[in-house]
Amino acid sequence: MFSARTAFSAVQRRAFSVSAQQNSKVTVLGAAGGIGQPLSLLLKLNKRVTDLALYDIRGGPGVAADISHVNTKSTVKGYNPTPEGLKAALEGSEIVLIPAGVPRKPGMTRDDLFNTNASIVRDLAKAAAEHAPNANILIISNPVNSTVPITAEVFKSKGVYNPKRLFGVTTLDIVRASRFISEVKNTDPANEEVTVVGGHSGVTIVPLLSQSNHPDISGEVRDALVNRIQFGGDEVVKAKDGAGSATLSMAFAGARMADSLLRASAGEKVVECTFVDSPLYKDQGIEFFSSKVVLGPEGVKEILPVGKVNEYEQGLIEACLKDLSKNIVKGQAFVKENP
Ligand SMILES: NC(=O)C1=CN([C@@H]2O[C@H](COP(=O)(O)OP(=O)(O)OC[C@H]3O[C@@H](n4cnc5c(N)ncnc54)[C@H](O)[C@@H]3O)[C@@H](O)[C@H]2O)C=CC1
Ligand SMILES: O=C([O-])CC(=O)C(=O)O
Repeated sequence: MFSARTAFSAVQRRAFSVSAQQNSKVTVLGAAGGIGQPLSLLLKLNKRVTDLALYDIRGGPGVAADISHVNTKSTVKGYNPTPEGLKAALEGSEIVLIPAGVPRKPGMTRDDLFNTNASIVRDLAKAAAEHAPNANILIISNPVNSTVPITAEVFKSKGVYNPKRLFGVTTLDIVRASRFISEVKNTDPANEEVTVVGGHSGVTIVPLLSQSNHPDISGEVRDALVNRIQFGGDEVVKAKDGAGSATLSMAFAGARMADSLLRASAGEKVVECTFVDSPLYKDQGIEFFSSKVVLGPEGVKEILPVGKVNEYEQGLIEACLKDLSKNIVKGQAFVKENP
């Protein structure tokens, strides 16, 4: 029987080395940044990607020239930071990854990035809605809890919103949870899967350890592990000491999410946790939520329920929903006030 666990370990086994015949243009907006560069490199190694389009407000053509020398079959093109360049980067794209925007410095929350990143994402979403309305749009720029609703509002305003094709990339939370639980249990992370639901910041990140291979984790060990998964991003921000946030692990996570969508588009059944327009908590006014999602050629094929949780996790979900609701409404209001 198919399970998320099978899908996750399959992703790790295949590690972007599939020999499928698939023609897919993939675009990275923000390609010259800390995430954009290693993400673009990993996409160059993915045999399902045939055309890689790299766009940034500075440095896109340089990064593209560099990566284009890697001897894999795909073509790589860098685009100038002009409306024409952005249009050409987007046209015909199957997947658009957006890591454009500023990262955190120590002492900042992801929400502190809103003032700068909201308009960057809004403007790139406008271009994507015009030139790649049918692409899968993968939002990496923070705060994801708000930038995804921003993108949805922009697509709605252009009359091209398809909720099945918009994804907030929360894969790094899944990657971290698998790694951190393996450190606690001294196991191989390739065999560890932890479902992480909710959103992508602090208490909105809700790991469901009761659904992992180690439902017995409890007490202080559980509290410390949950806290580390929720605040893993802060660990990196602190260690980088003013030079930004996670870039390399994020590139790995973003490349995995793109690969999952490409495999799904070729007919494989793949499950990833991702932040999508979701019915799960709509009755409480929460329009977007990350949970396990079955991916397909149409993008979102099926949103799986959160499943059985214990009392402790129910408390985490309640705390998550409170913050998440504010973050979502803030993003939606931004587009209404600043179209
Ligand atoms: N979803 C997630 O799990 C994660 C999200 N992030 C977020 O990703 C974003 C990027 O982080 P980094 O790559 O470290 O930052 P960075 O500053 O190194 O790179 C950002 C890039 O975006 C470009 N850019 C800015 N405005 C643009 C525009 N209008 N069009 C095209 N490109 C534009 C910049 O020129 C720069 O090259 C941040 O908002 C960060 O918080 C970071 C880690 C994990
Ligand atoms: O912590 C940050 O600001 C970047 C991020 O989203 C993460 O690493 O999860």
